[in-house]
Amino acid sequence: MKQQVTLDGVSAGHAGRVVLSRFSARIPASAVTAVVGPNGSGKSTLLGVLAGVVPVMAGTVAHRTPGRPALVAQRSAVSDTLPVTVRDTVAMGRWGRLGLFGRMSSRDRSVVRACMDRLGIGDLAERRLGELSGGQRQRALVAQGLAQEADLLLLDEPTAGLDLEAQRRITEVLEEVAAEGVTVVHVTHDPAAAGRADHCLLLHAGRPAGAGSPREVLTGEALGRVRGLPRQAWPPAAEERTDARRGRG
Ligand SMILES: Nc1ncnc2c1ncn2[C@@H]1O[C@H](COP(=O)(O)OP(=O)(O)OP(=O)(O)O)[C@@H](O)[C@H]1O
Repeated sequence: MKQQVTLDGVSAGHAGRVVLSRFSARIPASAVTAVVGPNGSGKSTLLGVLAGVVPVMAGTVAHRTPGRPALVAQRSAVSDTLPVTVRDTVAMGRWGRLGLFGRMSSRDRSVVRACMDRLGIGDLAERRLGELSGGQRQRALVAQGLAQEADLLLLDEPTAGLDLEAQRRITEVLEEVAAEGVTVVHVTHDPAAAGRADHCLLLHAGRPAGAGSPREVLTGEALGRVRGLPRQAWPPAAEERTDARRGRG
């Protein structure tokens, strides 16, 4: 399997404090990778390193393709009080391609429309972001990430706090775009979402504690070593979903 990103001996953190220490990992191309681990284990920091927004203090991060990754952060960089609509928010995903004085082309507009439709928020296009529910806003942010048409799509807990229908839609969209060739990496605390991924990366205290298929990684033994993850809840859910997915394919 091709690797989209290869991290070798990476140390990285915030304000001079090391969070990831001598961290090596592979992110498979055109696949969904779930990053799991307890609070504070460095999952968001890893996404920041992959996105290029958290500086690397040592080691190397090699990307297979050039171009800026798309990062869907936990909270919007767009203030809820700004009078921007859902369409504006998703259109911001095109800004990196337009340049400073670029105007939206008809293709840009159709990408924005398609991304809203994909997340089921086409009918909310003219609504202000601040008027939406948390789940609707989250869909808009995922749509903004998709609108960037990046080779690497990074999402920090994209389904946290959403109802089951919204979780299902986002999870399916991530699987679809991976099938279309995009490399997807998402941080999750949801056993079902982790179990559906193609690849799983388990973090513990800024180090990789497991990497491979969810079935290989989310074992009772591995989770027992990683405090903060409930040993009972994870492995059966992961195995069931993995089986279900294999059955589908
Ligand atoms: N912007 C920041 N400035 C300083 N320290 C930070 C910053 N972001 C994260 N940290 C610290 O880095 C460590 C790892 O945080 P990180 O957010 O990467 O963990 P996480 O695994 O994503 O946690 P969670 O599951 O709670 O989201 C924590 O100790 C945190 O306090």
